[in-house]
Amino acid sequence: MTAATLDAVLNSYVRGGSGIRADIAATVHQLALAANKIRSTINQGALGKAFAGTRGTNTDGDVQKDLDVFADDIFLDAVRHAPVGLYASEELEQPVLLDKDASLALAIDPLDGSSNIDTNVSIGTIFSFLPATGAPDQNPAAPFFQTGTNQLGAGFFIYGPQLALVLSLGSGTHVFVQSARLGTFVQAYESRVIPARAHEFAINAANYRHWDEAVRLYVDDCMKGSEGPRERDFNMRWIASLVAECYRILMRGGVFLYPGDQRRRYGNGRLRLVYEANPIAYLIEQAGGAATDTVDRILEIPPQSLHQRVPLVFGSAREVARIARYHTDPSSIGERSPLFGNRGLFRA
Ligand SMILES: O=P(O)(O)OC[C@H]1O[C@](O)(COP(=O)(O)O)[C@@H](O)[C@@H]1O
Ligand SMILES: [Mg+2]
Ligand SMILES: [Mg+2]
Repeated sequence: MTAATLDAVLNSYVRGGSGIRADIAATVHQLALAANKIRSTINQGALGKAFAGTRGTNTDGDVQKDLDVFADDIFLDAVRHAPVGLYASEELEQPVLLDKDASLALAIDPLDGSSNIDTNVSIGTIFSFLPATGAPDQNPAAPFFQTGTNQLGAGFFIYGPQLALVLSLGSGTHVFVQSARLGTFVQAYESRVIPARAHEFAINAANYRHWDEAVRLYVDDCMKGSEGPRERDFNMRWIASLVAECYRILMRGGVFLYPGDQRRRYGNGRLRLVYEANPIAYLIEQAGGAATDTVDRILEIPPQSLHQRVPLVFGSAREVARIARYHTDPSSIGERSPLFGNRGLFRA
């Protein structure tokens, strides 16, 4: 049996009366073409142009790499050929109005994991579809202030050993891989299910001293492994590439944390709500996982500004719930062995 191509799957959704909109299917098609162009540039590495050179800073104060700007140009050009009314990007201060009558808004992180460009580690592109509500010509930012629950779909491309597309249009989280033989994306996993129990956690442990007490206690307990209150060993991972961490968690479970911390400007962590946390949370929930700002569900947080940051925890549902309890009521999670002090924690 041959696996289905991306276009065949999208067409079957639209024709099959699944409620998937034709404008979204057409846009995913254009995004996939653009991702292939980005992939070609990345493949050339330092031999090509538009690679790891730096520009200035973006709206959030991050260093902007040539590839960030190049990717933004490619995706903006791609959606000019798609039925998208509004385009909001990490790299642009304000959304671009493309068509005031189109009913689709796209939020995008054109190049995620930019700090890894010159290290040959997987990077990606994250995107979110929202209804273009209101009067886009008068207030183009308004549609992007909807909560993540209103997303019509979300996904990311990962430029890794494989070029893959992780996509959800509201009924599961699907994975497509670019086939060199067929020259198109082909479905690799019809639907991912994240195991509820985690054996791996991902966090930038260099920030340990800046975290709040709850995050430190959680990580301490994981680090104690089978000799601590969790009574089992954990692996630690940190790729510093959100798409790569998310892909791993979709494949084998685990949990990711980028909490707020005490560093200047890091009170809400590093990741952006509209075009990073919301689409990732959508994909994770559609795969049976959970995503919070350490306590509250990401998808229910009303955005106050386009580029706002949010603490982000996501992955295996039981582990995400446990992390929330470390924040809200550590004593509610059971008695801790006297060996580990007086705060009580059951085995999860
Ligand atoms: O370098 P840090 O602080 O560990 O942060 C890594 C995080 O920053 C990011 O690179 C932010 O995304 P951008 O590269 O799009 O700004 C994430 O991919 C990653 O999870
Ligand atoms: Mg990013
Ligand atoms: Mg980026």
